[in-house]
Amino acid sequence: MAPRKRLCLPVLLLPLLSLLLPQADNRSFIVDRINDRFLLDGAPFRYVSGSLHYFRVPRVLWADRLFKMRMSGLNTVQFYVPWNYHEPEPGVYNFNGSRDLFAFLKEASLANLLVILRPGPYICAEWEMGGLPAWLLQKPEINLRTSDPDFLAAVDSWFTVLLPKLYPWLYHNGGNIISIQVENEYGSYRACDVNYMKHLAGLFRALLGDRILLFTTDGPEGLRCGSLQGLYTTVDFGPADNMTKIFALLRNYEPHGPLVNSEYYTGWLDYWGQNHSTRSVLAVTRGLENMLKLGASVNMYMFHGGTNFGYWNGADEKGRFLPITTSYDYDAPISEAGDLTPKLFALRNVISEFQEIPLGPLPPPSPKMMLGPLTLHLDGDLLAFLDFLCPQGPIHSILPLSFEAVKQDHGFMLYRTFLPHPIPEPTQFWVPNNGVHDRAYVMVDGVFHGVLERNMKHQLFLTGKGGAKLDILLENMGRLSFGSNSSDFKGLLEPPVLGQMVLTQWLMFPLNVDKLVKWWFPLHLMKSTRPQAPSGPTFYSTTFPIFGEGGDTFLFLPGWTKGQVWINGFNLGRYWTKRGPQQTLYVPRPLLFSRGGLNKITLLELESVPLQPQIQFVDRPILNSTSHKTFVYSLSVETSSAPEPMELSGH
Ligand SMILES: CCCC/N=C1\SC[C@@H]2[C@H](O)[C@H](O)[C@@H](O)CN12
Repeated sequence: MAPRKRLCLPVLLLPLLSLLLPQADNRSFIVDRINDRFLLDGAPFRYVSGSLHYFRVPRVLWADRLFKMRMSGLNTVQFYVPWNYHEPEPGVYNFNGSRDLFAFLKEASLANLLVILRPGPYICAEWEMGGLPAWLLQKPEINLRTSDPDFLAAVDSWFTVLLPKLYPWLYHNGGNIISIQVENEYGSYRACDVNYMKHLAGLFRALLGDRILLFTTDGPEGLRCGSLQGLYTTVDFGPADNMTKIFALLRNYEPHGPLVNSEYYTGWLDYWGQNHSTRSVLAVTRGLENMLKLGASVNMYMFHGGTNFGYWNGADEKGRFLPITTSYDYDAPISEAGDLTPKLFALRNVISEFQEIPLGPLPPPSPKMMLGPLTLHLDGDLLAFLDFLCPQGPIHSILPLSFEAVKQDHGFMLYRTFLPHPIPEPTQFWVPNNGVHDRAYVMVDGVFHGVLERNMKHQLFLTGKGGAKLDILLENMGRLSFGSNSSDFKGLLEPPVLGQMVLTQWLMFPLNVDKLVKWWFPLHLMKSTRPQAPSGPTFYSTTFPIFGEGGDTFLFLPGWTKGQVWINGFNLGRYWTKRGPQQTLYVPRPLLFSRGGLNKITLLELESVPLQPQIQFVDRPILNSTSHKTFVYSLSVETSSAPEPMELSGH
């Protein structure tokens, strides 16, 4: 038998040492229903929290944003976990790079922020399909956000992966997560399926244990269906709402325990084609002060909004389909570019009346860069790159297939058929049942004939020779994230009609535009000899050096119409200059090569380009300009301060 090891002294001291350190078993975050408050490690605690979505901020900027939140006086950060961001295909998981949720939890901990986590499965958030993965719709009859067995099977599979990974991060286990939300404003959803909510609550308890505080959040009108016995009920409302009335309503569900507003709106979201939303500093600060006076715990939604990069924006349905803009600035206390706003300083002053805030200087705005104008060269029309965009070739079907049917989640798909006979006279072309989801760019033998748009533009008049190629580039503008009573399928959902003829025999080309653009290989060397399309879906690009350190900047596309932008292969998001109100796209400095490094910008313009295909980088955002105004900056390059924009009519 091996000789017994003599225990050296330090090991004998461990029990004593363990009394000195905050141990998992001494850590607790609970509801004190006697004194209507939270207790953190047994001491009264009120959270003053802010929402920041890691999925809307490049990872390299997380620490900066979280530090600014802490210095603003917040003690907690609240964020969602978008299921579709982490499970791109069934059973395939991605927690890497800017999707490394656990690195974000670590950054929050380093910033001395506690965490309120909202993993859904549905999160709304103006995010594509409210965070639900589009591949769920490959079962077209699936009944989302209900106890539909197909939906629950996918939810169980996802949460069985995610929730155990969160277990060590729970506050009482030594982590920083103090509470976890179940679903999201379920009371606002048509289903009101209590078995679904009970299933989720049971799953969360089974995988997270019985100590973590689980809660629900609903607007005042949603509390009945959104709340559930055993889950702490919270509410959301903004500065214009009647706090007294809403908190009184909340007391019907939580007679005791702290009052909680889980989403106090500091601003609001923007839709393409609608006016930019703002909320006044006075109203927002007054509302916060009134809640803090009541002893309520509050989360400000958003404290930093960030950006809907790529194709990640969601959409609402308010009479018509309304896609969310690329900017999620939200008129939040920390701007999209990470700068502190007057609203932040005002809120910080309010918070300082109720609890200690960190002392020390607040960071100045980040350096901003102006550059340009830069002239882009024509790489070629999109059709010229079809073989590269869809190397696997088309899918053939008598009737057009949806994006979901061909497993294309985002972006673009080309639908092709051939004119069955000559169309010498302009002939009506349309898609029944508003079946364009969401925008269709129509070409005949490569010549652009115009656009059809969901709810907005229902017909074109076409001519063409018999056998001519009829190409329809279909753009998915982001799936409904709120207000949808049915699944938001994308693509040509009905066969188009030309005159009296229903068009059949379709070729579907799912397009991987991002893969093509990411090739550093100059696109213009790949274009075919085909005649260049004077308008319609067309690639433009250029390269440009940045001398010196560079800075954050805002891409301004005066005269361009609508499209997608990539910088150094990163999908910056959608632009829609013609519709507004967003006229610039935020370009974080870390995306750019400075000190003489060569950068590449690529545009896929979907409709028409200005006479001079130029773009500029300006030093401030333009988020509130509708299409009838065009701001023209003097053509200065990297000046220290931008001249006042001249407002020109026209365009
Ligand atoms: C009247 C509002 C109903 C929709 N709820 C909204 S719009 C902005 C915010 C975010 O979407 C958030 O994700 C929702 O929980 C609440 N909310």
